[in-house]
Amino acid sequence: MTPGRDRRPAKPSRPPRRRPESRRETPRKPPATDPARRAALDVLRAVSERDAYANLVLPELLRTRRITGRDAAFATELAYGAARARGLLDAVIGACLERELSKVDSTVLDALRLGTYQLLRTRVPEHSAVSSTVDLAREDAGSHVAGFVNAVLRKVSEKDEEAWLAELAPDPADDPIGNLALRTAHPRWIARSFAEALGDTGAELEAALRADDSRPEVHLLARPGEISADELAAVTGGEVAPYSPYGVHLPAGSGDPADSEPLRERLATVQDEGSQLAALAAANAAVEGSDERWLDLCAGPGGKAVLLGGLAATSGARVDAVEKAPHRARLVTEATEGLPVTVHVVDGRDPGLAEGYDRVLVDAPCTGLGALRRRPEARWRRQPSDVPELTRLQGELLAAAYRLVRPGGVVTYVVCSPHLAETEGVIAEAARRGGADVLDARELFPGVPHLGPGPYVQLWPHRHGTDAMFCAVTRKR
Ligand SMILES: C[S@@+](CC[C@H](N)C(=O)[O-])C[C@H]1O[C@@H](n2cnc3c(N)ncnc32)[C@H](O)[C@@H]1O
Repeated sequence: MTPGRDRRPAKPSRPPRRRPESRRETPRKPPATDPARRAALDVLRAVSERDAYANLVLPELLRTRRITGRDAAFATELAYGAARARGLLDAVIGACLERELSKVDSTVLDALRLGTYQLLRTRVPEHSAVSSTVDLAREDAGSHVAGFVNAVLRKVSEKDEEAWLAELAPDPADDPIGNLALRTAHPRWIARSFAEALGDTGAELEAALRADDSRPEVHLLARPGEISADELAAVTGGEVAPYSPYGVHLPAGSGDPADSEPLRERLATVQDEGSQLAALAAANAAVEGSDERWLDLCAGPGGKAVLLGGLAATSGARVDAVEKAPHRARLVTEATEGLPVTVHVVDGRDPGLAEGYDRVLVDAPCTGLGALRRRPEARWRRQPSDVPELTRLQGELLAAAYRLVRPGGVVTYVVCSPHLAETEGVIAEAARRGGADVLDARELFPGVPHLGPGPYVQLWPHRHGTDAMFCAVTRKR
């Protein structure tokens, strides 16, 4: 028996199908009323219908509809919150249906998610959450869905989030990962991958999963040779970062950093402190002999290339920046203008560059599980089946790096993911094949606490306030 069914009256039995004539072919004109909920639902629709990124769609939509202030904050809370919590919302909605969730029209389902999110995770009064959602669903899918949406949300509202979790989550004694996965609204495979990387299925795993729902602070990079972190902090009202000598943390609610003068004047860029630390490790690892030819093998959009280029400029080195995607390569060119960086739009697995590099950074394409804070819907879009393809590509890029580096030179491998298959699994094998020794990367993260037993470094949002970057440093024999 599905948990909880016994205590509720009959379920809404017939998830309605959308009538073809109700489909809108022209862009929807936003109604005058309740712009925040309308915007939030439109973001959820864009994510479901065209694989859009919520954090790109919402700001554009707020701007074009001139939604500001409290309405903008409410729309953001609803759109990002419902996108993040989708798995939990679907479990609760599913428990209120007699049919499979997959049989519910996707427009109606997104409206139900929005309504359920308000009921479980906001202080919106029940009647307002239900009636506003019914109105939106009617507007998008036709008036025939109103009764169904109303009935499902009434059932959802019979319990609060804790009560639903008590009913739906697996017993933590039998399945601690499954329990935490549902509680923190993460797919189980992601929760498991965090547990494996942390070696914990209890309090620390919970802290790591919960950190994915926190809004990340904005970190700035003071471009080397342009401005110091102290000066940048003074100008922006931020704080000097705890670990990166080039980092500044902006206070919450500082507005769009792109509007600030240091960014407009190209003295600084936005860059997570973890990315800064990884790039600094790549630049500072000790090489034997000359130190003039540097290679950034996966450079787009150019965040680390800016830091490497700035450091290379002060030490007389030059950087070759490789990027396969032309539009991302253009971003690298723009970002590194004036620095000793040459951009090559080629495949890093066979870039056609002369061998003999002193340093190579492989900041490889990855699942991005280390940056889930930044992309609300990402955890539900990524699939475990993405991992083998990515690990193959990561291995091939590393094989190229070991062909291109000279004996005594260093290869630094970075991914924004804690998934062991993409981190230790890839680098251990690639370094062995490439004839390289693994160095203790922790020495290249001075002052950073909680780095574990080494030799690799895994940063975490809940420990370090950074993205969950992984960094391995190796030297070719
Ligand atoms: C994690 S991102 C790099 C981020 C970058 N280092 C930065 O700090 O801004 C990985 C990049 O590798 C690029 N890429 C993917 N496959 C590649 C390949 N075969 N050769 C070169 N670049 C590739 C992607 O387009 C993407 O821009």
